[in-house]
Amino acid sequence: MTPVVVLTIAGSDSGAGAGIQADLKTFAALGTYGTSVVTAVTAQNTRAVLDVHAVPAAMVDGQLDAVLDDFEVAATKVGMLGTEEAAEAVARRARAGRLPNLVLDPVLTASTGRRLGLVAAVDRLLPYVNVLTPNRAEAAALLGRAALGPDEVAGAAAQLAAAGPGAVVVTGGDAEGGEVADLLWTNGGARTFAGPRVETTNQHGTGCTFSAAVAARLALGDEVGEAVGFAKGYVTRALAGGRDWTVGEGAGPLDHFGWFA
Ligand SMILES: Nc1ncnc2c1ncn2[C@@H]1O[C@H](COP(=O)(O)OP(=O)(O)O)[C@@H](O)[C@H]1O
Ligand SMILES: Cc1ncc(COP(=O)(O)O)c(N)n1
Repeated sequence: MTPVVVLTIAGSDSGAGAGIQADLKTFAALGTYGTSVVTAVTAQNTRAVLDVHAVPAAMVDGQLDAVLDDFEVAATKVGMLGTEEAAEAVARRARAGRLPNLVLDPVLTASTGRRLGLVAAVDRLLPYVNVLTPNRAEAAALLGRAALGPDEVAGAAAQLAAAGPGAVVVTGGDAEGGEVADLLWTNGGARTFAGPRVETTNQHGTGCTFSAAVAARLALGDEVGEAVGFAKGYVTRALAGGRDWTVGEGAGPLDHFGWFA
């Protein structure tokens, strides 16, 4: 059977824990065919982002043409957008209806600290997004706020949804406690997807993996709530599988293929 085609538009992580590499692993693990448009190249490992090179907008444009002219893309995940011009190249295709099931993970800062993306670039795409997947810090930044308290998350999600996305998932990886809960806001209201916290330092690329899994499941025909529930379970399993790995000396990658879970 021919697999459905999914697209990631994101940055390359040379350490392969996050970005394009995490997305392609997730797409493959979930039985979809992944294509990719690279918006930036990062020199990165499990310890740090050492350097960032934004791919020129004309080349982002060229990659989008190459993929969209040849493949029937069923869903797209957008991660790191290094420049506003790259965001505009993506927005142009979205406006033309070429990017159905658009999932946007607003990557702003790497968990190891370096700034990777811009609020202004994310803002350009918001009107075309079907599912927005910020963590709490990203949701706050998109709203121009310093931070969000636990009881401000639903209101923030609703406010972000008003800027365009039909659905907003505020992920809770940075919250305290034995459970990690993600809040999904749609016009049907709020739903919480909670799971056990996996105690590990190997959590590089959880947000990328989550949003890529949502896109893959939408491509396979899931409704948004089903896709989010699946993605949540997939990330928990992938974290559990890689819990004790020593791949690199810092925050290591997830077990995307379930080899060790
Ligand atoms: N330690 C953990 N245990 C279980 N699930 C986690 C853990 N950390 C993050 N997750 C899950 O990973 C996904 C991505 O969340 P998060 O880490 O907040 O994203 P980001 O990488 O953008 O900060 C969410 O589904 C969240 O619930
Ligand atoms: C190219 C790229 N894209 C996204 C992330 C965010 O991932 P994380 O939050 O795990 O640092 C990253 N570090 N690098």
